[in-house]
Amino acid sequence: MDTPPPPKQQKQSSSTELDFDNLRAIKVLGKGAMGTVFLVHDRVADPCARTPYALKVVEKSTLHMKFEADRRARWEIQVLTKLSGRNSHPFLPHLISSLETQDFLAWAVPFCSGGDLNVLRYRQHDRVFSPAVVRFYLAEIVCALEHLHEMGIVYRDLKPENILIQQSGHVTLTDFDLSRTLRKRTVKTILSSADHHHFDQPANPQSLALSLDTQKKHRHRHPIPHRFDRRNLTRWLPTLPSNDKTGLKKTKSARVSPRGWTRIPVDWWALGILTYEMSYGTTPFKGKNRKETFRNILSKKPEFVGKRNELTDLIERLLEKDPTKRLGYQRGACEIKEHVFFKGLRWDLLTEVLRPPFIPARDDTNLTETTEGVDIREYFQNLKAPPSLPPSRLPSPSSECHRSMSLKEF
Ligand SMILES: Nc1ncnc2c1ncn2[C@@H]1O[C@H](COP(=O)(O)OP(=O)(O)OP(=O)(O)O)[C@@H](O)[C@H]1O
Repeated sequence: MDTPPPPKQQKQSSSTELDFDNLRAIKVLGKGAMGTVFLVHDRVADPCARTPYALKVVEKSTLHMKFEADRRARWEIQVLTKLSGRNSHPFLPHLISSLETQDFLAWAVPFCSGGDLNVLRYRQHDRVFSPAVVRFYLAEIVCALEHLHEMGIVYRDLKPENILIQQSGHVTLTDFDLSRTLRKRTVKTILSSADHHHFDQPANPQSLALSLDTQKKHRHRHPIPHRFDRRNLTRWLPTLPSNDKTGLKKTKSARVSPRGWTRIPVDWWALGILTYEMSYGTTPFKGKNRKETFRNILSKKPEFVGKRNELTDLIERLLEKDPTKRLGYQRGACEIKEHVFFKGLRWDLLTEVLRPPFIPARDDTNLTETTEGVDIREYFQNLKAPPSLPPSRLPSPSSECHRSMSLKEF
């Protein structure tokens, strides 16, 4: 199994030490199933909040599925640690610091002031991005996924809500609690552009649909159908043990991939769904209910409005049902980078693009001490007492983003 044992240390050794008592939360940035993310600064080290950061806080005592959430939180810290230092990447977060108190697990990552790609898409005319904008974001996401895969991590949670926009306008992927590691030999195999047959299997197979080798491995434990077809899928789903459902709970059914939930091609499938959503404003396989959605995932081809072009071809090749035929299966990200949709793109200059499609407006006024802050401990106490909850301060999708189309640089 690839999920590591939880780190034992109370504090991550890092140049930025977090001290819960010194932290001032400026506002709540978002709330997920696992924790709440605050925009914070250190009153002592950074009294003027010049370099605030995002602090994800998980309360230890009130977790449902306590063990599972705790394990996922520690795993996320571990992934972020892995993505720090010399393994950092411009389109991925790194761990600034983490801490554990009796009541909380918390970790700090760089603040992304531009909100997420979903919020940004909703601000667009017709709720879709132009192909040029899709191309820019996809290129950065492909680079981020490529780096994760090279680090031996399969992301498994690619969706617009998990793609944040940095102040510079470049992207950052967030939320690594569903990710998994691959065996070393698999990583080597990827790097040497050979096939992807030997992926690590998780102890709790979170696959919606397990590939044949996984099925063999677990057949004695779960009544997994030998042949994977539509009937088998629907019959098998309710038999998942409760602790195997974490991935499914978090992943909307319309995003689930046909096979190999723990393997790299699942990220390329998710990239196909994301590309479709960014380009058409809707999700390709959504049915009237879960069953129909799963049926669509397994058998329906994505439909396109308008003429076929390089973009629709890319989507079709990423949404190939058979992972072994899917773009990216043979040679990883290189295959996607070589697709005609990206023709002429200067991959080496992506980070140099000074004016990405949308650059968040600076909103410094919110960061001063005069702004009423959020007391983190009080915030969690209020959550336990629903009748006296203060008015919601849930994240304002980021401040105005002004459009400055200049993708000529790459
Ligand atoms: N670095 C960041 N900068 C700005 N906002 C952030 C940052 N990280 C997270 N957020 C905000 O907080 C929200 C929740 O974060 P995240 O998805 O990491 O939490 P989660 O508990 O793992 O959520 P999920 O339910 O998806 O598992 C995000 O959707 C985003 O709006």
